[in-house]
Amino acid sequence: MPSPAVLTAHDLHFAHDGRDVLHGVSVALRSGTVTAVAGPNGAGKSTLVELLAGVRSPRRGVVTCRGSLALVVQRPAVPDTLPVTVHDVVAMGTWSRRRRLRPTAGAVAAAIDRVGLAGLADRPLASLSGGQRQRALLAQGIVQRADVLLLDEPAAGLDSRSRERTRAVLAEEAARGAAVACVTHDDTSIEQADVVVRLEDGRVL
Ligand SMILES: Nc1ncnc2c1ncn2[C@@H]1O[C@H](COP(=O)(O)OP(=O)(O)OP(=O)(O)O)[C@@H](O)[C@H]1O
Repeated sequence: MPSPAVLTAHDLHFAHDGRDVLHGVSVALRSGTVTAVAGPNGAGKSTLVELLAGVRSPRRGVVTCRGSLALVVQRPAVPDTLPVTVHDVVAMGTWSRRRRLRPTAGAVAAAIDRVGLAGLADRPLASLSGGQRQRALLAQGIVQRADVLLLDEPAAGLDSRSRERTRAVLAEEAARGAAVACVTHDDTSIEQADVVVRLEDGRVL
């Protein structure tokens, strides 16, 4: 028996600047599974994840989420001039549909350790490499232990060891019961996913 869907999206339509980019997309994300959202550039993957997260609203269709949700974006929403450390960013948590408790210092340290950034916790985010920042954002997403974890290309620009670590972290998140969905161009992530949603021209294949 498949686990029940924690997040369902039904018949989503969305237009950027009056141009339709999603045409009737439906998906269901289940607890304990990793879903890879794959497809060519411009297929609508990031837009779909933003609709699932509630960052954007569909022109038509509905998203239902029966739990807490964390979204891991590709770029930090904080400007480089803001003097925030890796620890601050992770402690801040990420976009969330629901109010949540501030993570404990121990949980923040554990999340930073899991993404392989132990030792860099007190470094300003702006001083990190692109790949290290990506991993800081992953730590920001996992620290919340949300029921649904959405990620937009968390392995973009990472070296092979870091990509492998990211895949392992997402598998661990699913193993603790999260419904994980991840936009990816990484063949191994697609092969290892429990479910693959393939988008092309705004439609699920
Ligand atoms: N802010 C925006 N304003 C206008 N059009 C946009 C905007 N963001 C995306 N689009 C358009 O919407 C379509 C889907 O874009 P989206 O970023 O969702 O694709 P994607 O599958 O995530 O692509 P990639 O693999 O390159 O990240 C594309 O045609 C893109 O040009």
